[in-house]
Amino acid sequence: MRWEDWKPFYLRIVREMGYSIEEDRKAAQILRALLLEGDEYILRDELEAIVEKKAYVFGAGPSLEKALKEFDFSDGTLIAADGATSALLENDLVPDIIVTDLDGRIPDLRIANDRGSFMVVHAHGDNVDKMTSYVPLFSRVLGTTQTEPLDIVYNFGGFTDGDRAAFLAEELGAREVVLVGFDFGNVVGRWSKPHLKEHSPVWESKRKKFEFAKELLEWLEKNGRARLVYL
Ligand SMILES: Nc1ncnc2c1ncn2[C@@H]1O[C@H](COP(=O)(O)OP(=O)(O)OP(=O)(O)O)[C@@H](O)[C@H]1O
Ligand SMILES: Nc1nc2c(c(=O)[nH]1)N=C(CO)CN2
Ligand SMILES: [Mg+2]
Repeated sequence: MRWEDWKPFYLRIVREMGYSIEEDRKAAQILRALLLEGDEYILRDELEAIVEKKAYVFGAGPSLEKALKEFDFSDGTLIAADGATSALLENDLVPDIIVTDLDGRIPDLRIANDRGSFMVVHAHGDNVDKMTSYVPLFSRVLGTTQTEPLDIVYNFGGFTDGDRAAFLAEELGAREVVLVGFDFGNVVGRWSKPHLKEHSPVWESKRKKFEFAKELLEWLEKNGRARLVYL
């Protein structure tokens, strides 16, 4: 997704969600500095090399558990949206890539990263403390932002971890993107937040996030080069 296409979505998102563009911009600069300090950052090419023609993107909806037990995912690249990582690990799958704003279960993100997952860490105005604590603990990290891209901090489009993962897959060459556990709706999957013990009724800010995520995925379906399939 080009910046000109993303910008109008982003301006609507900050207005509706009450975010600060300045705080989001500062967060991108902080992530850039953390990446340069740590020397574990990767560039787009390195991730592009592991994205196959088919990519599975795992969201944290309640249907994820059954899908993980029922289907075989060995013919494509596995991309987990944040909390979905925990469900994959429970089912003995290691994501090739994890797309996260660091509010999933950090110990699970670290286990997956130690087992080989590439990390795509998103900077925004509300996760600066988490970035500062956890980015130095990861290896193989690509940085993303929702404001203007910087040299080593990318913006491929998308808002929530799930739809951002689909935009990343498309941008890096996948031509079939299979969305697993993307239920949206009124129930948030239990993997979505570390404090959730059960699938839970959707709360207001999450409902708004789901609405934007759905709209962005519709945009990608119409304008992207990949076929989107909901499993
Ligand atoms: N019913 C659902 N419950 C949870 N996630 C869902 C659901 N349907 C689709 N998803 C997708 O799965 C992704 C899982 O990511 P996760 O909830 O861990 O983080 P997130 O996007 O950072 O959300 P938040 O900012 O609210 O933590 C979501 O971003 C969303 O795109
Ligand atoms: N400022 C800000 N930006 C975000 C946030 C958030 O909570 N605050 N959450 C996101 C993932 O859903 C993506 N972007
Ligand atoms: Mg998250």
